[in-house]
Amino acid sequence: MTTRDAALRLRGLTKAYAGRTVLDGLDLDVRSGELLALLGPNGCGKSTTLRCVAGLEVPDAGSVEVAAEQHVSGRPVAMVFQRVHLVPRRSVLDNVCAGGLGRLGWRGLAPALFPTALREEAMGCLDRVGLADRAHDRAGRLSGGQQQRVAVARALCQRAPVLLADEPVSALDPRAAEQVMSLLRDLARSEGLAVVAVLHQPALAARHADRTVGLRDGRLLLDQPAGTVSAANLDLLYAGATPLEVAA
Ligand SMILES: Nc1ncnc2c1ncn2[C@@H]1O[C@H](COP(=O)(O)OP(=O)(O)OP(=O)(O)O)[C@@H](O)[C@H]1O
Repeated sequence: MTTRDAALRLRGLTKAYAGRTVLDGLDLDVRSGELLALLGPNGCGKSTTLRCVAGLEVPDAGSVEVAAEQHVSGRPVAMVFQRVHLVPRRSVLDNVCAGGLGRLGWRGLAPALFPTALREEAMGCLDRVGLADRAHDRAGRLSGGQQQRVAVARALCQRAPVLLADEPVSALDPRAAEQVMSLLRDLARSEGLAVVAVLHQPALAARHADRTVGLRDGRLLLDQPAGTVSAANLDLLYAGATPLEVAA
């Protein structure tokens, strides 16, 4: 990939907390249509990376570039989390509509006033995640896996070209986890999204991602096509005996 293809481009991303370096000059390109799995041991800087990309943290140095800066406010990046943060008493459709409000610049609009066009778009997003038939149920009535798919639909409604998923399947049972990962891969391809998913399950990364990137101590130690990462390399990533060769 040339850097010109990248939908998301990180250069020299550096972040420290209280003098302790968490990200140490991270360079990373993610292209449209690609699902990248970000792996690494606890505390290696995965969430900090996503938070810097989303603008939730300010890096000490380095840059984050996102192609297609078409958003009204903020960086054109959508994010889903392990905890889905839906409003359980509101309908599934209202929760998805909420994803469009920032883009439209209508923060604070009462759900009853969601414009028809936004409702129609939200229905389309729900259809993409296979939950159009649950649009009028309360969000809190859905299973954990279904709620995560609603959170993905809400992210789609933001129309961001980059989707960040921080441990999106850690709270899900194995079948729901497979469904959500399969959904993320399909959306990357069909919608041309650049998707970065933080995972603690290398096997899920191997099955669903296009590329696996391993972080250790805030540095890139592994960058390979998913499915080609050997057990020995994973052992080294998590045990950290020797720096791995960056293969991509
Ligand atoms: N706001 C903060 N203030 C101080 N330290 C922080 C802050 N956010 C993260 N850290 C520290 O930075 C390091 C990296 O945290 P981060 O959450 O990025 O790791 P991670 O790779 O996502 O870990 P995990 O797999 O456990 O979720 C950790 O040592 C963490 O305690």
